Amino acid sequence: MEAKTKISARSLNLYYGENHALKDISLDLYEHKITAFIGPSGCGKSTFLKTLNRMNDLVAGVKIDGTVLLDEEDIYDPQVDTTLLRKKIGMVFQQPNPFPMSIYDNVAYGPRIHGAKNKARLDEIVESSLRGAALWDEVSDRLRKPALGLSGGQQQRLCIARALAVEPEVLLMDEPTSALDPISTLKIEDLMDDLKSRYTVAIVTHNMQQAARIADYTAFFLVGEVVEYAATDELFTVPRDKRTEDYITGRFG
Ligand SMILES: Nc1ncnc2c1ncn2[C@@H]1O[C@H](COP(=O)(O)OP(=O)(O)OP(=O)(O)O)[C@@H](O)[C@H]1O
Repeated sequence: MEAKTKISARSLNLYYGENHALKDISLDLYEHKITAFIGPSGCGKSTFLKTLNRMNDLVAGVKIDGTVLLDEEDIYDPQVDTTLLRKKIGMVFQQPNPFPMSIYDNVAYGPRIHGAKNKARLDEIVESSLRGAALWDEVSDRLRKPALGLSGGQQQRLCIARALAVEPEVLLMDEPTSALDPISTLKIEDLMDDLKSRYTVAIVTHNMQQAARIADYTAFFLVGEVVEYAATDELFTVPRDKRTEDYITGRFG
C-alpha cells in the first residue's frame, strides 16, 4: 500500500539574499516513514529541513516561494501560528542543546509553555517522553539533576525526549548523531526505528551508511536541487541519475 503523504513541498524556492539556496523543490514526506536528505556540504539539506517548520523565518533576508503542505494545509499561510506549527513539527539539532536546568525541567519545558500545570500530568509526560527517547532507565533516579551532567549521547536523547513531550506529529533531525560516538549513534538509530511507528521523521545526514541503514526514502541534494528521490534501497542500488551514482560511489563530495 502506498504510504500517506504527511508533508508535501511544491515548487519551493528559497533565497538567502542573492543566493538561490533551494531551487524548485517538490518532494513528499510519507507518514510513519523515515526520509533522509543526503548530499555534499552546502547543497541545501539543512535549509530544506528548516523550511518544513518555518525555522528559516528567523533568518534575516530570506525569501521563500512555493508551498509546503502539512496534511494539505499551507504552513506558509500568514494565518498560521508558528508556535503551534513547531509544536506539531519538532526539531532536533546537530549539537545536543539541553537547557541549563534539570532533566525533568528540560522535558517539562514545552508542555509548561503550552499550558500544562498539573504535577501528576507533567510527571506522566516526562516519563513517557523519556521512555519514548529510550532514556528513562538511565535517568529515572536522577530527574532533578542537571541535564548538562549527562553524556553527549544521553543529552541528545534528552533533546529527543524534549521534542516528543509536546506530542509532535513530525520530527525533523539535523545531523542528530554527527557529534556522537559510534555507540550513542547506534542507540539513536535504533530509537529512530521505534519513533517512526508514531511519527513522521526527516533526517539530514552526512553519513550515507546511516541513510542506508535507517531511512525508508532518501533524497539526494546537489547545489540546491533534489537530483533524485526514491526508496532508499533503490537509490543506493540502482540510482537513475549519473550524479547520484557518482556521489554514492564516492566519486565526489
Ligand atoms: N543563515 C544563512 N544565511 C545565509 N546563507 C545561508 C544560511 N544558511 C545556509 N546558507 C547558505 O545556503 C546554502 C545551503 O546551506 P545548507 O546549510 O542548507 O547546506 P547543507 O547541505 O545542510 O550543508 P552542510 O551539510 O554543510 O550542513 C549554502 O550556500 C549556505 O552558505
